[in-house]
Amino acid sequence: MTPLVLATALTKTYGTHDALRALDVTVAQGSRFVVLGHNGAGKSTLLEIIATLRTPTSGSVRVGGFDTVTQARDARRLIGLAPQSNALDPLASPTEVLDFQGVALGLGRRRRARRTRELVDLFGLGEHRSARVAKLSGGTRRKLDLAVALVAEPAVVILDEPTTGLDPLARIDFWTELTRLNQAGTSLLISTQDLHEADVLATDIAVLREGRVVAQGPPASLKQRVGARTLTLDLSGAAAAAAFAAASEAGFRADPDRPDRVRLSVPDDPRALAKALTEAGDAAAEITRLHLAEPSLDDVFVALAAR
Ligand SMILES: Nc1ncnc2c1ncn2[C@@H]1O[C@H](COP(=O)(O)OP(=O)(O)OP(=O)(O)O)[C@@H](O)[C@H]1O
Repeated sequence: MTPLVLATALTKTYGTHDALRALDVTVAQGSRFVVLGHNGAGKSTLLEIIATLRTPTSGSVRVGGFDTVTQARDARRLIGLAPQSNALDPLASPTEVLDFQGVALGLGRRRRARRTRELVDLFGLGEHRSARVAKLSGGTRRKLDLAVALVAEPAVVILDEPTTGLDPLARIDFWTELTRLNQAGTSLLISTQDLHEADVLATDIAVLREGRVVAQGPPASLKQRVGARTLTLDLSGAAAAAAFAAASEAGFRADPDRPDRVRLSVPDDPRALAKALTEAGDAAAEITRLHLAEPSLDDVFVALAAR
């Protein structure tokens, strides 16, 4: 199957600053692809080039097989772009905003009316349909931004840090909407600085640093690359923890911040885990809590930063 997005040796230079450095990215059809990186990593530049809003300095991007420079109109037809919230007319209502977008896209009156109805239903905007944009909550506005991006029924929606500024409940609600939309067939390309957001949302992640992709894959496989899980034991007191650590063959070490706690980084190997648990079993009477944590995307970030 043609990849939805194929970026090859993509470079973007602003003056003397290399924002993207020979970057390769493949986004599969149907995915929720998250570009993760800190401020200035190049996320917006990458998304804007894919969206045909900027031209690469060298290298190329294809969307649905169309080159974003030489076949920009064809590529653009596959893409839905969410506007910045403050770009919407504050005095218009959601139905007017969606209808205006249909006009801007050259859709006929009947199709505009149908699409507006469908999108109001899809995002539960019914009770706000006649309210002014200025009066909507942040979360409802983001849903309206997303609805605007969907008016022309694009194959992929591109969202640059869409949940910045939302409160935690509105973010969770927005993630649910995005996942639902994706399950109904729309691919998503999203940028974020937030590891948790990437973990919750993504089917695939590209970690960007200084204009390069430093890791790419499904969240589970990125975590697997880090390998180690952490086994933590709380013991009945500091003396018990010190004795346990001193006698440990598996390699448990005392936690410098908690004298009654020992920790072990367990490699992704069943024998190593069995050995650690056997030691814990021998001291079971002294253990008040046992906790095994899978690696998190935070661990992936730390591991990548150390390279
Ligand atoms: N128009 C421009 N002119 C000059 N430099 C730019 C321009 N746009 C971006 N840059 C620089 O390119 C680098 C990448 O910027 P970009 O906005 O793509 O990063 P980002 O990962 O989206 O960051 P943020 O999370 O802060 O939005 C940054 O160092 C930025 O200062």
